[in-house]
Amino acid sequence: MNEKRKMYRLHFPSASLLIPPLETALANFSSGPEGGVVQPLRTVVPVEKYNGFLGVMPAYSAVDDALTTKLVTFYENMKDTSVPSHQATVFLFDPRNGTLKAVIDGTVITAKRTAAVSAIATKFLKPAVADVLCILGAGVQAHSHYEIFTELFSFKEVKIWNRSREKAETFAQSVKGPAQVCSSAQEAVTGADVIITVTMATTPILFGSWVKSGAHINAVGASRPDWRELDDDVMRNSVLYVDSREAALTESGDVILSGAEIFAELGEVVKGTKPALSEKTTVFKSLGMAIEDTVAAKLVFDSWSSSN
Ligand SMILES: NC(=O)C1=CN([C@@H]2O[C@H](COP(=O)(O)OP(=O)(O)OC[C@H]3O[C@@H](n4cnc5c(N)ncnc54)[C@H](O)[C@@H]3O)[C@@H](O)[C@H]2O)C=CC1
Ligand SMILES: O=C([O-])C1=[NH+]CCC1
Repeated sequence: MNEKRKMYRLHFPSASLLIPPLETALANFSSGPEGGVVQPLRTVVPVEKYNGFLGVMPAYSAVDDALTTKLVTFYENMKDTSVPSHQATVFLFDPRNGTLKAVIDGTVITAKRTAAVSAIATKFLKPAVADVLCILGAGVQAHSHYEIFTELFSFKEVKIWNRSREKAETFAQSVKGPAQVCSSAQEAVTGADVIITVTMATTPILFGSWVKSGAHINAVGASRPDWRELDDDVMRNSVLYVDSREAALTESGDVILSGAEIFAELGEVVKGTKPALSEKTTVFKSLGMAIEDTVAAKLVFDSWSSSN
């Protein structure tokens, strides 16, 4: 095991540890200035020549007294598959004087905190009976979502589809639990109670006509204003929850291009100021928030410092 993996196994053994601090952070974020979260919209620099993007994601949490910025790059259609499509680093500062305290690998943090936030949305929004989980995509986020979803919920069946079947089969062989590889996205989605879309698709891969009434969808990919994972049908005929209204209306092609109306931020549901309409078909559109990286980096740093 390499040093990085060892360090994460020790100080970040399970993404579910993140659930309580992330719920607090989501609620604080959705409380406006009194929540003590300062998080400007992320800056994204396109690197057109190489189909890449650099995201800059700063945040301060007064409750945690934690100040971070994450730098994340994400690249489409990479030819070199030895390099991950998403790479990130989190810088943790001492908020009292601005001193840099730690530079933390942000790739594992991004994978685990994103999956933990989807798990929070699912806890509130999944139908009362949720036996079948469907994952569209078989990359890094598919793995982190599989891990936490099978730890926290009791699905009887997990169906997986990927654009290349080979990758879906490698995924199914590598996870510690059942995963049924499907030949088409439609086959994977049919009958699913909870659906996770974690692809690099830029046009829809999930269509409303396939979705079981009352299902819950975590839409995690398509973080550019002209990228889609979900079609207009599913966007317009579901109750739409987002992590950040401001980000969704600026960055999410699924939200902007469908014209779907946002019902609530997830933090408002956590706080109890907006209802979780779990009997309806629901979509949680996740774009990823800097404050999620802040609480995850703090958790890793505090664990590491207390053991040194
Ligand atoms: N909401 C959030 O907080 C975050 C969202 N993401 C997004 O989640 C998605 C997955 O990220 P990773 O798992 O790290 O990426 P990855 O590169 O590890 O996996 C992407 C998967 O999508 C598939 N894929 C690629 N192009 C496709 C296409 N055109 N149509 C269908 N499938 C395609 C690949 O075969 C692969 O299985 C990305 O869109 C990423 O930007 C990533 C980090 C945080
Ligand atoms: O939150 C995040 O780190 C990202 N969201 C989309 C790409 C990376």
